[in-house]
Amino acid sequence: MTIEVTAGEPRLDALCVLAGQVRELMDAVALTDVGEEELTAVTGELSALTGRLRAAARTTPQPFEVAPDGTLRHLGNAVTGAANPHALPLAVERAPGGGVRAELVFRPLHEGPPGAVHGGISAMILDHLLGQAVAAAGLAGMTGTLTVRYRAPVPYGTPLVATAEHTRSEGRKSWADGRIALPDGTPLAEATGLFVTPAGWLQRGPAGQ
Ligand SMILES: CCCCCCCCCCCCCCCC(=O)SCCNC(=O)CCNC(=O)[C@H](O)C(C)(C)COP(=O)(O)OP(=O)(O)OC[C@H]1O[C@@H](n2cnc3c(N)ncnc32)[C@H](O)[C@@H]1OP(=O)(O)O
Repeated sequence: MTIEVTAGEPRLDALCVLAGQVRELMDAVALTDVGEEELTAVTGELSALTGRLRAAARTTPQPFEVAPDGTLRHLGNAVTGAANPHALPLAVERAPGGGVRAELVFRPLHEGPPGAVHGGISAMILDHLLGQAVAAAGLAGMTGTLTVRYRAPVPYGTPLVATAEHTRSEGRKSWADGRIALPDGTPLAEATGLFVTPAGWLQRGPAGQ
């Protein structure tokens, strides 16, 4: 597996590859049927590996920062961060007609009700996408409210499309709508959210820059 982050940052590349491997490990744990002895042996090996990583540790994840190429990135983000094993990671891009979009495939690891994705996981994805739609309109903010309508169970193991767009703003408050849908556009979960730009961000930006 290769995940290229930014040319010239080999340690960050290696960290993202490690995070990808841990994602595979998490999937394997969620689905494994090996016997008790093997489970215990693997647990011992993982405990040793965890100790090696903790030999030099920080107290916060990879930061929201300006990358060497001038773009903003957040490799530690729980939804999009390539260096965060918890993240899908979601690759969000500008949608041709405005707003933002991301293609995604949930995994069995994300199961809530039997055979479908946990509603909180869908809400997390929508929260992020709506927030990024607001940010794409130049109005980055923190989620104030998020309302999700679950129209149909969200499947895992199948390609889906998530989209969102900024709808309006009043002062520091901005609203966005979004949805997770089948590739043909059939909506499975729809959301609307209010994002409030903290006063401090107007002076310093969300990365404190
Ligand atoms: C520069 C560009 C770079 C691009 C950059 C890229 C960024 C990349 C995108 C990442 C996208 C991430 C998307 C995930 C985003 C999270 O997951 S954020 C985590 C979840 N949310 C939180 O933790 C928020 C916690 N709450 C807070 O920090 C604060 O309460 C808030 C929301 C910032 C508001 O605090 P505040 O600024 O002190 O608000 P305040 O002055 O009291 O109120 C301002 C207005 O907002 C209203 N309001 C405040 N809170 C609420 C609320 N919860 N509900 C309704 N109304 C509210 C007030 O009523 C008031 O309205 P008006 O009276 O003006 O009409």
